Amino acid sequence: MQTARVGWVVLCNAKQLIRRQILPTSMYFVPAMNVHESSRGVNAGNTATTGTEPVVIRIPRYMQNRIENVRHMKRKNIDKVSTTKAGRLLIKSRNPKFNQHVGFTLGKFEQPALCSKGWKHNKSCGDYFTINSTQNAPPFVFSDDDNESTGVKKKRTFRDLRLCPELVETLCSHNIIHPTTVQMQTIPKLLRGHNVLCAAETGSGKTLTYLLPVIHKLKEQKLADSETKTRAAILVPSRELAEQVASVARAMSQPFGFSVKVVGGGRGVGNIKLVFAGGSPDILVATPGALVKALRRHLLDLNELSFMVVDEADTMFDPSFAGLLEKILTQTQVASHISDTVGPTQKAQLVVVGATFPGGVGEILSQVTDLGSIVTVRSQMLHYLMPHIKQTFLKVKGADKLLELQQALKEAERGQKGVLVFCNSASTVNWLGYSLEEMNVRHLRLQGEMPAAMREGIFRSFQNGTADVLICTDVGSRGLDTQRVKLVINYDFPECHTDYIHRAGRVGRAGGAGGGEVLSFVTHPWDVELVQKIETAARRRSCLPGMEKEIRKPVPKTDTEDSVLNQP
Ligand SMILES: Nc1ncnc2c1ncn2[C@@H]1O[C@H](COP(=O)(O)OP(=O)(O)OP(=O)(O)O)[C@@H](O)[C@H]1O
Repeated sequence: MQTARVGWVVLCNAKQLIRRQILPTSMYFVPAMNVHESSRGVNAGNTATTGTEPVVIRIPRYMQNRIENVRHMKRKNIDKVSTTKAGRLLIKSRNPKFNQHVGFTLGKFEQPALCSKGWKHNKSCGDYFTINSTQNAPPFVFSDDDNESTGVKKKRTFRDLRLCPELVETLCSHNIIHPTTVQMQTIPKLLRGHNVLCAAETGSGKTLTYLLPVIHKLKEQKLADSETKTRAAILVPSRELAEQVASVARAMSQPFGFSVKVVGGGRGVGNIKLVFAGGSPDILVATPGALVKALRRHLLDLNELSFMVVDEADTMFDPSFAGLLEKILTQTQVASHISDTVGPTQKAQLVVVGATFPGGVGEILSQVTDLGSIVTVRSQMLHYLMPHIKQTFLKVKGADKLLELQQALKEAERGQKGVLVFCNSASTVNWLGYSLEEMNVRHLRLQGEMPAAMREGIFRSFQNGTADVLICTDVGSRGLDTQRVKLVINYDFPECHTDYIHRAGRVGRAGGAGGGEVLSFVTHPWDVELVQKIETAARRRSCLPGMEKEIRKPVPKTDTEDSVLNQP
């Protein structure tokens, strides 16, 4: 410790002397020695100033090299070199001067030097950088360290959450023993009867977070009242996700024999009627369009619900779905207090779940319940880049993307990984599909413009391993559980942060075998702007900018005629 401090003093002195041009370089470059020798050198130097002998300051070799590096790089400011420390790299770039060490912390007001700074220029094509994974396990898995920090001795289990024993056993049979952090925080609140807005990282187990309390409470209600009616409605944005949530609900509610049904759009009203023909299911998983059709035909009464769940909130509150969602929620009797969720005049508990939140959530929710009644659960790493996922950004010409993709797929094939390739439009998915066909790459395609009958079962086939490559639009980025995917390729760079977070979240999910990789092709100037924001967030270790973490209260209507008229 002592010697290190002395070494630092020596370096500072040397820097000052160099700056003031008092010390010629030949005098401070002394042959190799260790730090102890250097401290002796300082003393020698101090005593020497009294005589006529030249001042000699001895400096260890690693410090000499560092100063020499600085001179070579022709940096104006010697203090900027701190990122060149040895050790593991957080950011590795083609040009080593942009590498950033894991232990390096950027000052609050310091601007990071970005590798992607010049990427709007054509000459930057071929440049790349990687944000390395810095941990093996996802941050949302409840670790022993977390237990220590909260003073709890042993790792928690689902039994500790006071879920009924049948549910705990079913979870155990699926090898799900310990709750994730979001499950730990949210399940008790839902069991108590709160309306909850839950915002947590992609892949952190949000589906079980709401399904377990729903099933637990339905079991209790069915014991008290055996009438057959739909008690829980779960809204999701796509048919694939509806099927996925329904299959988890069926598996979890198997000991209680609950019926779980799906209504999805695109199959005609006849199909929706058929779902309700055999009686109301206990749990209904629906897409908003199909549910509105069912409501118009009085196939379902939302007033009877005990639970209304809105999953993938950022898509559901997006303008494309918001109108439908508003219609559904205004027909639901949502509880405004815990006491409303029990008794003969029971109202529905509202659960809103998502990995990202759009601004409009508050506006819609304020129409159906008191915003103050909603408890918000927000995970610590929300909107951060996931530290267990390796993320590479490659600046590439549009014309070269196909070749780069082919190369990446070849490498993935060797590792027998599932690969998701994201495009921004249905036409690119089709075009890319034909191109890969010509290259004899076995793949599946999924995009929103496909007829429902054609779309049916594609994701299931991918999950079953029919092909290792799935080319898709953002239909595939929301909520789909892709345990077998180890590589996500952004063939087209996503148009916003939210899409980037959801796409990257298809790898490194809870219950999976560790991390995964994301490879993004960066082509357009607008892609570069988003990459620069991502790179800055990675270098600062901060969350991505401009994403909602709270429900924004609706802006009160001010200066209305009423308020003017009501003035004394
Ligand atoms: N406590 C747990 N322990 C182990 N695995 C779990 C646990 N909870 C959930 N999982 C598994 O984690 C995976 C991801 O869960 P889920 O799809 O619910 O994540 P999510 O948070 O809804 O993701 P997204 O944001 O993409 O919708 C699933 O395969 C699920 O079975």
